[in-house]
Order: sequence, then C-alpha cells, then structure tokens
Amino acid sequence: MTTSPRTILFVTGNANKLKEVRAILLSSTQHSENPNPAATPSFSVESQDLDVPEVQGTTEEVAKAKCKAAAEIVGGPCITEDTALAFEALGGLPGPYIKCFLKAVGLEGLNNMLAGFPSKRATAICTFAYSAGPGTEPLIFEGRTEGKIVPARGPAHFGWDPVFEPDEGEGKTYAEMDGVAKNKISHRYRALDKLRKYLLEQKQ
Ligand SMILES: O=P(O)(O)OP(=O)(O)OP(=O)(O)OC[C@H]1O[C@@H](n2cnc3c(O)ncnc32)[C@H](O)[C@@H]1O
Ligand SMILES: [Mg+2]
Repeated sequence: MTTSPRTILFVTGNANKLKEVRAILLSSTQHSENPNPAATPSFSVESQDLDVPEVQGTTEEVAKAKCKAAAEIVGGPCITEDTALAFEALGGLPGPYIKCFLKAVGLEGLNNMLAGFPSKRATAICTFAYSAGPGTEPLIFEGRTEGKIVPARGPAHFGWDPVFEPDEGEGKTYAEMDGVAKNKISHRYRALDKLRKYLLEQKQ
C-alpha cells in the first residue's frame, strides 16, 4: 500500500462535504497548470461514514485526533475533514464546536449570539488531516475564508451556508452562490488545494 493512493478514503458522515470535495478535485484536474493530460494524476475519493469521536481542543488538535482514530478503524491511509466557524467577537468560538451550536440554536441563534457585539466578522476554517496509516502522525492542511455573519439568505441545504457572507462573494451568502462559485473561494477549496498538491508531490 502506498502513502499516496490514487483513490483516497475520506472518512466523513457529511454528504455535502463529499459532494464539494469531489467537485473541487474534478475542477482542479481539469484546470491543472500541467499541460500534459496524461501526466496529470487525478484522485478519486471513496467515503466511509464512521462515528469517530471528536475531542475538544484547537481546530488542529480536533482534526488530528479524528484522523488518527479513523486510520486505526479503517486500518490504512485516510483523510478526514473538520469545519470550524470562528466568530471574531467571541474570540474564535464556536470554532470547531459549530456543529453543536448550529444544532442547539439554529441559524437565527447564530445571529442572536452576536447581537451585543459590533463585529459580525467570522472565519470559515477547513482542516483536512491525512494519515498514511495507523500509528502515523496525521498531516494538517488548512484553508480559511473571511466573511461575516448575516441574517439567513438562500437555501438552507448545507449547515450554516445561509448566514455566512464571504468577503469575496460579491455580497452573496455561501447559500446564494452556486456550487462552482463557492468552490472557487471556499475554506474547503483552499484546504483541499494544499492537500491535493501534497499528494501529487508524493507521487513523483
Ligand atoms: O463526519 P464529519 O466529516 O465530521 O462531518 P460533520 O457534519 O460532523 O462535520 P464537522 O464535524 O466538521 O462539523 C462542521 C459543521 O459545520 C457544517 N459545515 C461544514 N462545512 C460547511 C460548509 O461548507 N458550509 C456550511 N456548513 C458547513 C456541518 O454541517 C457541521 O454542522
Ligand atoms: Mg463531525
């Protein structure tokens, strides 16, 4: 088994993440700087939905622990991904705990949490972790997109997309942007681009 498999096992229970990851990798392959298509490796992503414990800590600590646990369970190389939403006014919280907060207070509640603060600034953070297999230290690839928290606009198909307005989104929330536009500037795109480049380097 190589450390840079052509097929990557993505351990996630989130179908929207998987969809975006596949779309981003596909478009990266099509728009590769490499002019020789035969020399342009493309990765396919398989997924496995495992209930991996998520520890408390920084985004990096949470991501590493999750990937380590996933690699032990699958018994081989894998990637995992953690998404955080850090509010400037709250010193970076909810951060990696955004899933619990979203479930507990909803999209309106995320806005209300910031009612008493002048700053609505927030950073979307995606942290991919890659483990070469059980017992190895996962590598971290982080992507960030800056923006602000706004009252919900657009379809509520994916998490907090309706309340996050990225600075580069021409005034639209993630939910109002089409998939292609989101994937050009998203926290996930930026992190995955780093992971993709690392995996391609390993193949040479
Ligand atoms: O199995 P995993 O990969 O852990 O999937 P998850 O849904 O549990 O995901 P996280 O633990 O990373 O929690 C992140 C939360 O943020 C949401 N989320 C992740 N990426 C998002 C994005 O690009 N836009 C909006 N919401 C997002 C997601 O639905 C969760 O509620
Ligand atoms: Mg999770």
